[in-house]
Amino acid sequence: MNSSIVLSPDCSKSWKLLRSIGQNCGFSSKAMESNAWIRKAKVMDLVSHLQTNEGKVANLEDMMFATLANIISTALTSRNLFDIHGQENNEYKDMMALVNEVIEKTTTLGLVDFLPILKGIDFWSKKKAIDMYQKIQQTWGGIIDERKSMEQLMRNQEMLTKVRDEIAQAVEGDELSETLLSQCHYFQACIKETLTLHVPAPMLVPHLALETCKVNNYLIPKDSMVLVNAWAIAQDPNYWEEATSFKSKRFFDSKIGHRGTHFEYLPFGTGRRMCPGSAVAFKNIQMLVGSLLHYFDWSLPNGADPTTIDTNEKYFTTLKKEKPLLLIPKLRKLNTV
Ligand code: HEM
Repeated sequence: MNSSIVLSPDCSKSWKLLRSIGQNCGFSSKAMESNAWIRKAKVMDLVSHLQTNEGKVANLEDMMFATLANIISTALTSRNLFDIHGQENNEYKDMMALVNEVIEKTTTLGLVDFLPILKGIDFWSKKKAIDMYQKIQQTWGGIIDERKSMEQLMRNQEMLTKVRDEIAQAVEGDELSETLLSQCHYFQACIKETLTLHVPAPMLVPHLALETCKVNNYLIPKDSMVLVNAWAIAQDPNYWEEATSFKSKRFFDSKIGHRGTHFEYLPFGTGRRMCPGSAVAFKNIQMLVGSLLHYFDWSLPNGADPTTIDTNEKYFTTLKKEKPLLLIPKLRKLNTV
């Protein structure tokens, strides 16, 4: 446990060390800048795969997951975790199944977490998965939001057109880049609104009370597990007007960002244990969704109406769509890849 950032229960020396290594190697502005080519290359791998498979049904859930995993594994080890062009191979399918299983087993809360007295009879094979988990845990948060952003935009064609026009205006015949996308304020507001309405980790990551303390007159005993319901906060009408409607406007001219300083907006948590990868994650979402919208037109299998997309979600630590988002790509005529 002590060799994993997320699973480290307290802010121990090894946690501090891992966080500062992460900060220097992946999360600082300098590191993010020097990894920009990786984000672009991996997204373009996906674009070229979709181009080759134009007109065929694409499972965006898997493809976005694989692309994000490749961005991170290339930054860490100079190697891809998935062969994006080999999705029919057993190796690809096995890796996808393994990764999903490990995430589920290591992050879902079990009976033992609520009744520590049962610790001795924990049948829950957490430990087996932990080594693998350490390698891949950093990818899980990101997959949810890219897909949700795509879904949200597919369901609202007016918004989709606005986003595309904004991107086209910023790009103006140039190559799509992170710098140009960061000037697209409407697009960014849509991403933030997606993160609000579909908080990817609705209860954040379980925290541990290191000391007995009082919060709003509630006594929190030392060693209690503390769960923060970020999902409920994001839907609270005391903080958000028309809280459950998709209103990207609320983020125009708003100072609310992903640094954890606005407690009504906590997709990346807050405080010492907040997500150190929030800025990287935001860039990943921007590049991935921006490219998919810029280079392709999308339709649903059998010509179905986009407003009929099944939006149900299921929860196991992260919020996932109940059914995968299946879309058919068609290369847009005005653009070259
Ligand atoms: C949309 C994408 C992402 C979301 C929504 C997200 C969200 C979160 C949340 C809610 C936490 C727990 C914060 C808390 O409990 O207060 C967390 C922790 C963490 N995240 Fe992310 N994350 C994302 C992407 C990433 C990426 C891309 C990386 C790394 C490249 C990353 C690395 C981490 C790490 C290492 C921690 C543990 C920090 C600690 O315990 O000290 N995350 N993330």
